[in-house]
Amino acid sequence: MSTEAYLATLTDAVSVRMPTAYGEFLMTAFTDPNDGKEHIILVMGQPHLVSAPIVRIHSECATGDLFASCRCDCGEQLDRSLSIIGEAGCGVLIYLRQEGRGIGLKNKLRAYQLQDQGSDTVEANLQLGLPVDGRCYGIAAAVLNALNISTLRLLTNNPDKISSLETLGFVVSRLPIQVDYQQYNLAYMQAKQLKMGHLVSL
Ligand SMILES: Nc1nc2c(ncn2[C@@H]2O[C@H](COP(=O)(O)OP(=O)(O)OP(=O)(O)O)[C@@H](O)[C@H]2O)c(=O)[nH]1
Ligand SMILES: [Zn+2]
Repeated sequence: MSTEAYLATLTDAVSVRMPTAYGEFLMTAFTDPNDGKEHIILVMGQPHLVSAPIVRIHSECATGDLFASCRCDCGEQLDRSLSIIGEAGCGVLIYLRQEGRGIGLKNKLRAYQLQDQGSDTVEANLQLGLPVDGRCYGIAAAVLNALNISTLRLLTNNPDKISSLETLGFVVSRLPIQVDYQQYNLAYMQAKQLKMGHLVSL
C-alpha cells in the first residue's frame, strides 16, 4: 500500500506532493476527531518499509517556528529535523497543534510576560493555573499506526515524549536534536533541563 493510502485512513485527510528546500515530502492535513484540530504530517519516502524510520513529533510554536523567536529552540529544531529527514531521504514529521505545550498562544504569551518578571517556564504556567505540560500524544500514535510504524527513531530531547510513546505501545530509540543555544534561550533551556529532564548539553 502507498503512504498516501495509509494516511487516507485518517479523518478528513488531504494529501499533496510538497517540494521544499529540504526535499520532496507528501504533506497531509487531517482532523483530530477528538477536538477538531487540524494537524499536519510530512512524509518523505516510504517509512513503513524501513525497520526504524526517523520520526519527529513537533509541537506547534508560532513564535519560534514562524517568526524565528529566540526565546526557545523550536524553530531551530524544526529546521534541523527537516534537514535530518531530508538527508536521510526518508522519515516522518508530525506537526501537532499543541501551541505552548498545550495551553495555546495567548496563554503562552502571558507566560512570557511572567518570565520577563523573573519566573521560569515551569513556574509561569503554574502561576497561570495551567499545566506545565498539557500535551498528550494519542493523535501522534494514531498517525504512526496509520502509517504502519511501530518501531521508530524519535528526534527529541524530551524523555516524557519517549515514555508517552512507549506507554502507547511503540518501540522507541532516541536521536538527539542538538541546536545552538544562545543569550535569549539559555535560561529557558536550563529550566527545561533541570525541571523537565530534557537531555541537552548547554
Ligand atoms: N507554555 C510554554 N510553552 C512554551 C514555552 N516555550 C516553548 N513553548 C512550547 O513548547 C512546545 C515545545 O516544547 P519543547 O519543550 O520545546 O520541546 P519538546 O517538544 O517537549 O521536546 P523536543 O522533542 O526535545 O523538542 C511548543 O508547543 C512551544 O510552543 C514557554 O515558555 N511556555
Ligand atoms: Zn518555541
